[in-house]
Amino acid sequence: MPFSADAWARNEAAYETIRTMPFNAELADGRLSRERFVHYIVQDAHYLIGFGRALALAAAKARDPDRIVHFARAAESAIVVERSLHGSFFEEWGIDAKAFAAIPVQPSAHHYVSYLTATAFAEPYEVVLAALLPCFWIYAEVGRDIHQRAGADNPYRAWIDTYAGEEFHAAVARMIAATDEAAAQASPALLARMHEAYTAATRLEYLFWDGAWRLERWPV
Ligand SMILES: Cc1ncc(CO)c(N)n1
Repeated sequence: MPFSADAWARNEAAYETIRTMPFNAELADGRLSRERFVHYIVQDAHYLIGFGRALALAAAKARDPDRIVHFARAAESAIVVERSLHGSFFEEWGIDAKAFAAIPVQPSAHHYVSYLTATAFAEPYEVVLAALLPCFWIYAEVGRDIHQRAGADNPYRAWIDTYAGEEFHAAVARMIAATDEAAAQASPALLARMHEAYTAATRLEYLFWDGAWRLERWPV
C-alpha cells in the first residue's frame, strides 16, 4: 500500500473529527461568527509564512531537480496565492498590516508553525514531506466536503472555493505523489518516523481549528 493510503487510513478517525467539528459545521452553513473567522484567518496568515518556509526547506532537501522546482513553487503559492485570499478578507474588515502584526500568534498556531519549521530544519526530506502532507490533504477534503453543503450566499465563499478548487486539488495530488515517491525508498525505521510526523501534523490541524473556535489566547 502506498504511504499516503496507509497514513490516511490510520488517521481517518481524526479526519472525521476535524470534518465534523463545530468550526467546520458552522463554516459550511454560514453561521460561523465573524469574530471566529477573523481569529482563524489572522492566525492562518501567520501560519502560512511558516508553512511556506517549511516548503522552501523541502525544496532545498530534494534531490531531484523537478522536486526542487515543485516545492519552490509550492512555497511561492503558499505565501503569494493564499495571501491574496487572506488579504481580501483583511481588506473587507479593515485589518491593515500594522493591525495584523500586532495580533500575536496564538498557542495552537505557534505550536503548529514551530513543529513544521523544526521538522523542516532538523528532519530528513521524507519526514518533512510526511509532516507537510496533512496540511494539504485535510484542507482539500474539508474544502470539498464544505463546498457540497454550503449555500451560494455563504459569507466565507472565497475560502470554500479556494480549498475546494481544482488548483488546490492539483497541488494536493502532486504532494501525495512526492510523498509516496519518497516513502518508496524509505527504510522501515524512516517510514515509522514518516507516520509519526503525519499523525502529529493531523493533530495540529485539529488544534488549529479548535483554537479558532475557542478564540484561543495566551493565558499570560
Ligand atoms: C492551518 C492550515 N493548514 C493547512 C492549510 C492549507 O494550506 C492552511 N491554509 N492552514
